[in-house]
Amino acid sequence: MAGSGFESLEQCLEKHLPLAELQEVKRLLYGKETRKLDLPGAALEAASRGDFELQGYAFEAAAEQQRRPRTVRVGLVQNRTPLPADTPVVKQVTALHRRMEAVVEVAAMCGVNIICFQEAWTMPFAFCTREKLPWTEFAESAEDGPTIKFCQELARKHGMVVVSPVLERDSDHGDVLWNTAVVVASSGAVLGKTRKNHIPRVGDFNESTYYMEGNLGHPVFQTQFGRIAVNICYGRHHPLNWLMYSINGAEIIFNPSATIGALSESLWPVEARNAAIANHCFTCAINRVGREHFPNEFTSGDGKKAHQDFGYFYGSSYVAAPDGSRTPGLSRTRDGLLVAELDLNLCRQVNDIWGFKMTGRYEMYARELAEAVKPDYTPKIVKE
Ligand SMILES: NC(=O)NCCC(=O)O
Repeated sequence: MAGSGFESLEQCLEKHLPLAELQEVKRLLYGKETRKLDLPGAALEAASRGDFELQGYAFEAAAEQQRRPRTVRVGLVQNRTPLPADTPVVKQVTALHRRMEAVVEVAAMCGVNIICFQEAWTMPFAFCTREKLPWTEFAESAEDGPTIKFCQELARKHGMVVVSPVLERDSDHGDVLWNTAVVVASSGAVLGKTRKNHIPRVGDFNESTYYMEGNLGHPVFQTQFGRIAVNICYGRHHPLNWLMYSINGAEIIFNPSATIGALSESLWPVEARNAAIANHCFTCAINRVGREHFPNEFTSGDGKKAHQDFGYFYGSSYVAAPDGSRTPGLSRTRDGLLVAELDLNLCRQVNDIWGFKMTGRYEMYARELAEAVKPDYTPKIVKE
């Protein structure tokens, strides 16, 4: 069932399993239990009035003698596009700004320090169409475009770091487009930007028609609340992409995404969670929700009949911790805000237990990879 008829795995388990079995199934599926956060009543009411789900969980770390807990609250936002895709561009962007304003207000009530929106959050995910206008009109400057200015206001108002994934137009370099995430510091200053390194060429994800593979490497941003990085959507299928953010010191890696049930839903719970385990860090997987219809039919050279929508974006945003535990996912059908309290001390604590950074043979891989990418390389296969 790849559509909207199924609310969430968690709801299904809770409905059908007796309590004792439920606890055991949750232990096996999610690892060490995350504590439910006691969120303010006013925030829950505002979320209900605004018709979005609000959930909160805390990951705990052991007490240390020499470091205080390094507690940070992150907010993950998943949403539908509120207006049809054929509404004028500025109206769509404005409606999304208003929607996020309301969600961020609730995040602030819940003490969120760092918030991240979904991939290309100011627009419908129109890359499936391969049409240029009007979709390229959603692109804007990552330094002073209307959305960045909007995020700067949010950051200043709430003292919150805002991670804003947008379609970037880079007017300093020939008006080229990029799939970018801008990190706005809690002061309101633009701390920097990072670009999507891996571009899908699968099914209707015809994104290579619009922008190139990112050229900024794997930057990590030192915020007031911890070191963060952003691995945009399809980058989550590439373990080395996660690894490089971790090597540069990321403690939290956000994965703002746009992906559909028929393609990736069974991979979704595995990939970001595995990255958290393998890299001793927290990962935050965010997916959009719902079905988006486009004015003209399109095909993607895969034998499917011409169609006007992508399929179903299944939401299910979640946070995973370095010890392999994870929060339940947000709903598959509703807009939502997931608040997670992280103690960043857990990253080093798990590193000390499992020691993947210590046992990783990076020098050997670097040497072998450097050989493998040479045009005259022959795979090392031992034959009889
Ligand atoms: N937005 C995007 O890169 N989607 C590709 C499909 C996927 O990675 O699941």
